Amino acid sequence: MCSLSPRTPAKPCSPVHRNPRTRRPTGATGSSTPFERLIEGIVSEAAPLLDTPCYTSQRDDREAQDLLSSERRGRIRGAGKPDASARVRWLLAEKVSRTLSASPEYSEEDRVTRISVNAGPADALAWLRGQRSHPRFYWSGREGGAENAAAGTADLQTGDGPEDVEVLGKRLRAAGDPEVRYYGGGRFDPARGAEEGWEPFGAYRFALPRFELRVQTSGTTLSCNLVLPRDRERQEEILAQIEGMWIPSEGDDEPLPEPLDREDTPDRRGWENNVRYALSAFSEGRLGKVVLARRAGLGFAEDLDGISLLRKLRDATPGCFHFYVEPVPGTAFVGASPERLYKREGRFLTSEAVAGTRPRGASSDDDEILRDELLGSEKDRAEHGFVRIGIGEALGPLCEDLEVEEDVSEMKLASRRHLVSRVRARLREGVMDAEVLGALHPTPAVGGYPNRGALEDIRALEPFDRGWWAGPVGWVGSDAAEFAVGIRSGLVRGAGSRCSRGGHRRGVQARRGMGRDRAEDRRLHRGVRPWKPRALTASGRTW
Ligand SMILES: C=C(O[C@H]1C=CC=C(C(=O)O)[C@@H]1O)C(=O)O
Repeated sequence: MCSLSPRTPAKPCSPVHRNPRTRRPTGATGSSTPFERLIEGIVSEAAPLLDTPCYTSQRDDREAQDLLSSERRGRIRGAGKPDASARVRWLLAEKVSRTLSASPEYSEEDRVTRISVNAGPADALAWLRGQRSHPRFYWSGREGGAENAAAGTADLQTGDGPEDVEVLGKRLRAAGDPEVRYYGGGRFDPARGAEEGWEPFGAYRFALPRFELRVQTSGTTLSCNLVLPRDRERQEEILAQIEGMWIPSEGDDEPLPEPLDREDTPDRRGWENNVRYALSAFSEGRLGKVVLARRAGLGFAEDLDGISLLRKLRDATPGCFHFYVEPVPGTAFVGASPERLYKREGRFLTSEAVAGTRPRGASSDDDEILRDELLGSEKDRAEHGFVRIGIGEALGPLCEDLEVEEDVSEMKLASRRHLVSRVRARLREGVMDAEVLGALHPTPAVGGYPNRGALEDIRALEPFDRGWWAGPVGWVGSDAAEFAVGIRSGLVRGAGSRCSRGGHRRGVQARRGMGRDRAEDRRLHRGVRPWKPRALTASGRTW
């Protein structure tokens, strides 16, 4: 495969394989100028030597499109008539083929190169649905910034803990392109064995996607990440993927199946036993806070499509991080989290303590009452206080100056509200994302305080694997990174005919030495406490 441009002397491309069905070039229609005759000559001369179509410069994408071998055209949706994104594909293919052809055959170190083209109007989730290579990943920030849809693997970094993210730092710095990102995350508890369903996610897993669609108000770009010279040998495969790529300008809002039934783990009795155990840990002074979780399962009559679920979740939860991680077909971790674990821009870090919850009110008066109730709640402020302390202790050693807001404010979401305190810091020279992840996660917002004791109790009390629920999920670049806490989320295993859903978490906290919230205990014991599904775990019935 090679790329030709009017300025490049024609050189026969080395045939990759004899392809009898390559269409012969259609002569340039009525080319009259010497320049066009030159181009026509190049295209017609080179094409018969080629087993696969040649990519020409953008001046000639019409001829290039005609060179598209028939069997490939069939793979482009709307076969037989190049869709509106044909030019985008050809421009990307032309750049990629030129880069691959120009890459040296050998190099001491593999180097990441990102190639991007403007993609015109595109629907990120519909594009993602059309991708056949995995993992498939989606990420959008909380402030309604760019939507990032990513598919395929240019490079994969897995590991048993956040320290394995370290390798990415070196690779990203060598790439020298701030737009290059590895997407991924990790388990809530890497030390706990993964239960079926969570195995494909691994403990920590970050992928440099082969293809990325980044949709933002300033425009949409379609990118292809290459690892050179390693990807030279994948030229045919990569270009075929580009040629078969569909870039839809709008998405469909498919209805979701209604859940048929629900199964909770632990059941109510098991939950209340766990709460009693936690309350005794508070009384003994062993713990200040522990966030206990419960998994609920939903049965559906048909597969639950994770991308359709994400689209609805995203539209219903403004002000949240939205993510989708599908390492293998049919198994996806989907969520809408309000909580930032951290964002890094250069050495500047922002994080936040989020804890304490109340619903939104049905009327503006009710809403005001609930807001005041939350802001005035001693219990919620104490619970929130442990998160502030935990984050401060975790970041202190890594930062030159660390500022944790003294006061709390309201984080108002579509269906609930939380107490939040913002954290700002400047990382010490040389502190990498791996250290920040290792220090911050899990915060007491999803684990407890002290951290180690809370984790031990969670391992002992919870009869299920949290997997990536409440783990870090996000992306790492050379100059920046951002991770959400993977709550308000679920594991969708659409492969089976039934899915289960779940994920209750009830932060149970009594202020050590400050007495317990008697009403809270009574409500718990009377079992009247509303079960607020805060996360969604959907998986095959096999659980
Ligand atoms: C762990 C969860 O919420 C966290 C985030 C906001 C408020 C929280 C709370 O009220 O305890 C938790 O810290 C969850 O909803 O599953």
